[in-house]
Amino acid sequence: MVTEKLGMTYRAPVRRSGLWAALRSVARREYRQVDAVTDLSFELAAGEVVGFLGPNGAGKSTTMKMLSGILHPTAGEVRVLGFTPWRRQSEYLQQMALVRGSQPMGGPAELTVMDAFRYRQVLYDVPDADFRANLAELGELLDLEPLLNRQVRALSLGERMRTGLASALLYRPRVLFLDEPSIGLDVSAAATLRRFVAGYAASTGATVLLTSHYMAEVESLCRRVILIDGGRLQYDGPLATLAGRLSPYKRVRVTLADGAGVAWEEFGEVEAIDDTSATGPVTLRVPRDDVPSVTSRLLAGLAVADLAVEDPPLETVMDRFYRDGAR
Ligand SMILES: Nc1ncnc2c1ncn2[C@@H]1O[C@H](COP(=O)(O)OP(=O)(O)OP(=O)(O)O)[C@@H](O)[C@H]1O
Repeated sequence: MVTEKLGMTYRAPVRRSGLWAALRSVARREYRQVDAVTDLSFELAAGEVVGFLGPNGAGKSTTMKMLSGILHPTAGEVRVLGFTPWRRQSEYLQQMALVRGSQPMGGPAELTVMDAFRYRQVLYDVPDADFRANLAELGELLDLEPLLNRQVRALSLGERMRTGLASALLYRPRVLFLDEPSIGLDVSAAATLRRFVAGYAASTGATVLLTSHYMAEVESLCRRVILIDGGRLQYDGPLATLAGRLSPYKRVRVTLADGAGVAWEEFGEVEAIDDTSATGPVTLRVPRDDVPSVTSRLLAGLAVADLAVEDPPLETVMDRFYRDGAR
């Protein structure tokens, strides 16, 4: 999967409030341009499971739609499995799936789950033997048996997500776009989904691009992440080094052999302190560039029993990044 300088500019009608303005806008339409995605280039190898991160409005869904062929890019190139997605060739559509947590199960809601699966089978031209084998496997993994004869409209959100995933995977796509798959799911349903996605990718060698606001989900599934903000690429690399790249601070955790009344503020901002023990541990927030000098002052001036330098937790770093942007 390759994108090269991919871009999407929406042309959105401007609607002003008030009756007169509304009438005037019918006669003379005004538009504004929204640059949702700009110059986005990345490559995914077959079999990779990659997290696609960014704050609200960063352009994640727009990119997913371009990759899955729902939207025609306004700039750049995109190729998935050798296909140009927006041409929507059936050979491509039969090998990829887009699963959106907000719209987990497509198709007519009056159908039973089994009929909806059958409908999908016909749509995607899945041979009967494959359909049965895939359904048996998915059914076991996602506990579908009790749901098969229920009407789609009568399913709970978690049930709709499970059946939606199954329906998207019945034809064993080689590329899977998961857009916020666990939104609204309870903790145990979200864990099932995670286990399932990891298992599916491992057993089929499928390529997975996953957007999620749940860092635990990304951490459990993805070794690599792509981060965008304002439609532009901010980071593409190992998840393990993301926190280090984004945060200008490190955490220095100190435990003393003995000591009391240390003026910790002289070393850094105190993030956590154990009030019950004079020897700590104490966690300091120290600007990245100051870490060498601060640690040598700590070691020279205090009876240090243990000292650890680490990046702040990803959750905290992402929260700050999403609030403050790429500054
Ligand atoms: N159909 C549209 N017409 C005009 N602007 C749009 C349209 N769809 C999205 N946008 C705008 O494009 C930008 C990117 O939106 P997109 O939905 O891709 O972001 P996102 O990263 O998926 O956000 P979220 O995490 O909130 O789902 C936003 O500014 C959004 O308002």
